[in-house]
Amino acid sequence: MNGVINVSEFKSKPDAIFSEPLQQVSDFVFDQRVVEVFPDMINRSVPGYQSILQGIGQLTKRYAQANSNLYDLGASLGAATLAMRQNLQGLSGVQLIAVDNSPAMVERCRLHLQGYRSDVPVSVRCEDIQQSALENASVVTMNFTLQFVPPEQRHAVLANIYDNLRPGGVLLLSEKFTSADPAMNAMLIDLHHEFKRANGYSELEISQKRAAIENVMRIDSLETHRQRLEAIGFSAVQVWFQCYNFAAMLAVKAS
Ligand SMILES: Nc1ncnc2c1ncn2[C@@H]1O[C@H](C[S@+](CC[C@H]([NH3+])C(=O)[O-])CC(=O)[O-])[C@@H](O)[C@H]1O
Ligand SMILES: O=C(O)C(=O)Cc1ccccc1
Repeated sequence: MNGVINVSEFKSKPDAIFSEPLQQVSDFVFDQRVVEVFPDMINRSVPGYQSILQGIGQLTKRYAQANSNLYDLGASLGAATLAMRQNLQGLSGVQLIAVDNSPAMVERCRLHLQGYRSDVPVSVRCEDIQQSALENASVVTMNFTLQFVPPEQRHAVLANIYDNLRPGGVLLLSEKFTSADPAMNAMLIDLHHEFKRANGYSELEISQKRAAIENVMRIDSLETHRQRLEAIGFSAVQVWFQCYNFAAMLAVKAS
């Protein structure tokens, strides 16, 4: 397999954003301060992040079609874009489009992408994925992005993806999720917090981060994801990775 870009290769300051007590914790935003620490933050916060990037690369290789577009929606610094791009060598007429609505992320994403050589053209668009015009797509990746879209808008975002996928195309969707069983849900959250503590986050950092994301990151259950994807028309929905309350799914459009 191709060497996968390890996002920890990206330059990053250590994440200390929530390390000091805050009078009031404001809603989490993807601003310049977050950009500077983002690779460290996501590696220490999302269990299996590197494995998921590797899987996105593998699945891109399987589902990418010649003469099609591939999208990375909510690309942040372009880690998944790079994982996809590395697996497109030799496929003719493909184009990658990375989308993010944070100007600070987009600026740093462009810098990162310039740092790696490839024949596959990539463009980075600063826009809201709720407004993105997609066309002729074979692979669409949303690696921990849909969870930041207001719940009532999620169906429309996914239907727009489905409508612009070619037959046989795929959506790669990774999300933090809730479990329907309250005791199991609490346990998965607890295991995730243990993971964060093991990665050096303090109780204060964990609780302040939790407060910061609670209004902006409203998470669905895996059942909700599956039902919505099937209602939209996807013919197969499969979880291919799970660690605690984090999962990666693929949803295929029938060929
Ligand atoms: N409506 C929106 N439109 C466009 N972008 C958005 C929107 N809402 C949020 N974002 C963007 O989605 C990204 C989510 S991070 C993705 C990680 C990346 N995929 C990775 O593989 O490293 C996940 C996380 O931080 O947990 C941020 O860059 C937001 O600016
Ligand atoms: O940090 C957390 O608890 C998360 O759920 C993941 C995350 C990672 C980066 C930004 C926002 C949320």
